[in-house]
Amino acid sequence: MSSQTDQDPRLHAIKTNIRVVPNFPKPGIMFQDITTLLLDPKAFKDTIDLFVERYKAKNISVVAGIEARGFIFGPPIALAIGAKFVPLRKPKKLPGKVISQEYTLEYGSDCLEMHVGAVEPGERALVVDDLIATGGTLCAAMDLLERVGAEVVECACVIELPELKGRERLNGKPLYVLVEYLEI
Ligand SMILES: O=P(O)(O)OC[C@H]1O[C@H](OP(=O)(O)OP(=O)(O)O)[C@H](O)[C@@H]1O
Ligand SMILES: Nc1ncnc2[nH]cnc12
Repeated sequence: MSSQTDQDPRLHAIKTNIRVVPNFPKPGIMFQDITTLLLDPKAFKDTIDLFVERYKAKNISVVAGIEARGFIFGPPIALAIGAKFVPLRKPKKLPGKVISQEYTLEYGSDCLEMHVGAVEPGERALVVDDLIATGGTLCAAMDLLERVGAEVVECACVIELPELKGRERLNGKPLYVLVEYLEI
């Protein structure tokens, strides 16, 4: 099962605390704003707890969080499961030697970078972000991790926009999401 909607009583409050902002940052985009979820400490904690419950016994050594909103959810998950946290950043933000991966977005194109040496070959990685839309960002993140020899165990997001079919771009890699948003 890849989504828990309708199964856990904590999910209703998580979903209702995510604000949908029409036409941001461009006309036609229904922007899923997780900053309102962060304003509710119980719903925010429940979000983290749901991921921790799923990953605590999966022998994950690295949580890779995607800039910017993966930096909100990734670190508390990493601390709770005893894994290190590795930031995957937008270009020219990391000071050390990096590897880079370009990708396309629902509203543009971008690039992710990771410090060389942050992840070792053979490590078991979890990729964390707030949302999957077209799946390009998660693909780029997985490519970075696999290029350095890590095994991506799963990708985890708070929100999925299923109509954009991002899941189909993940080449069969498991994706776990808490809530779906169907009207795009
Ligand atoms: O599945 P995709 O189509 O690749 O889109 C998903 C990505 O888009 C958003 O980030 P955004 O690129 O807006 O960057 P930001 O978090 O830095 O604002 C979101 O936080 C994901 O990272
Ligand atoms: N609709 C959306 N809301 C929030 N972040 C996004 N990233 C890509 N599409 C998005």
